[in-house]
Amino acid sequence: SSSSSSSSSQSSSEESNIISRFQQYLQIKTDQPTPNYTQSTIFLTNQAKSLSLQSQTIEFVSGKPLILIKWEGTNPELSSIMLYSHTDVVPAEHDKWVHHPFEAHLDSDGRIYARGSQDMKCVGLQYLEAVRRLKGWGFQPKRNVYVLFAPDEEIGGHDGAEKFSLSEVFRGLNVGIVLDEGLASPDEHYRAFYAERSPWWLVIKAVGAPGHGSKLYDNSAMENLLKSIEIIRRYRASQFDLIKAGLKADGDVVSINMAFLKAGTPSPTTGYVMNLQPSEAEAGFDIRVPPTADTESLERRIAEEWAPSWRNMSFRLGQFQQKVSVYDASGKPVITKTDSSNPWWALLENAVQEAGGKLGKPEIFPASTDARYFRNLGLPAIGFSPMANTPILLHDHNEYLHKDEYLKGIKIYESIIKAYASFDEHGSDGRSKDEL
Ligand SMILES: CSCC[C@H](NC=O)C(=O)O
Ligand SMILES: [Zn+2]
Ligand SMILES: [Zn+2]
Repeated sequence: SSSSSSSSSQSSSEESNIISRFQQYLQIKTDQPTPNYTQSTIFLTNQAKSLSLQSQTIEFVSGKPLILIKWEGTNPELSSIMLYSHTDVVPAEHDKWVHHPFEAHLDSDGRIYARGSQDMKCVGLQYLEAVRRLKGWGFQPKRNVYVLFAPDEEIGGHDGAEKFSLSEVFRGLNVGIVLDEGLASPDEHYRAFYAERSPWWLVIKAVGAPGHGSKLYDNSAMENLLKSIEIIRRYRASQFDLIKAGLKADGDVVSINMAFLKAGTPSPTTGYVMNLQPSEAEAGFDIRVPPTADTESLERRIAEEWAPSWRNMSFRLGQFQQKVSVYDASGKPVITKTDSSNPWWALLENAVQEAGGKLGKPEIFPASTDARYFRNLGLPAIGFSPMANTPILLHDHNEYLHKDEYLKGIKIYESIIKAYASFDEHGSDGRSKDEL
């Protein structure tokens, strides 16, 4: 591995305690659709106790707990820091993994295999480990620091981050900046995200005259649907080519991938009737739209090229059937500034650098995170998961994180939390806003 060994300031027994706490968290089966939140809540509450920090369990929907841990600042009138992570993970197909996804096996190379090792139990515990070390050194935050663990991100976050972001409790925290998840980076640069794409779910449906399986004729439902699929695939290729040519990043193009195909006349004996051309055919697509995209022209493209009524097609389009999107009330994309108007961005960049990390150019997150609920309130939110030199394996088989990357990430968070919690725009930390 290209990871360096951890510094001598950390004893090897301390290191193995840190890794074993990470493994314990990974071993809790919080996979959707039936996450064991009882166990994760007990675990996290105990972590808070071991840090001598107050924790609070909040349920907007019974059985869907958020755990809010508070590290009190010396100047609590300043806005607070919110260190966010979600406790649930996506399901895993156990038999397709080299190690069981909830065993958190540490292999001889130092890789920790587990569902959630990248997305995003790593980040949640790295926050706590960073707090543990800062506390151990006697560091005192000026700002209140909140570490929040929320349920159900993987299914939309409606009963977790969304309700929390709209709650009185949240308002009372006077949050100034939210950190949420990012992505692993195969090279040495960490990645940071200032916005995210909007999920659109598109279902297109074709109808056409049914007929004998042997007959060649125009306008069957299958033919109509396939024409659309060909056109959609050409568009997909044109977007993908921009990435392949290095002209655009993942989050800057419109992605479109087929999620399902549905057609045919079922038969109890052969599965489907083979000599009948069906009268209906449907396909579903996951589309992700960058905040800067011209959404009207995309909608026109769908209506005129992908599902034109003259080809006997219709479509249904839902922005992931959710109220909160990546647009504000006036339709403008909600993004976090990366210029000098947002001191938190520069603070993060400097802090990563000071801890010996390299940060790539700010990016648009290609999928969705709960950060959108906080951005929607006008708050800055940065997507960041300190995993460099690591293949992107979230939602994949054999998701893993190397233990040295995990340990390095803790140091990165120590640096960030220290900088964030000390930041006082009125300059009492010695820095003026201009310097940032
Ligand atoms: C929009 S709710 C679903 C959120 C999910 N987030 C991570 O994978 C995603 O599909 O992007
Ligand atoms: Zn995630
Ligand atoms: Zn995920």
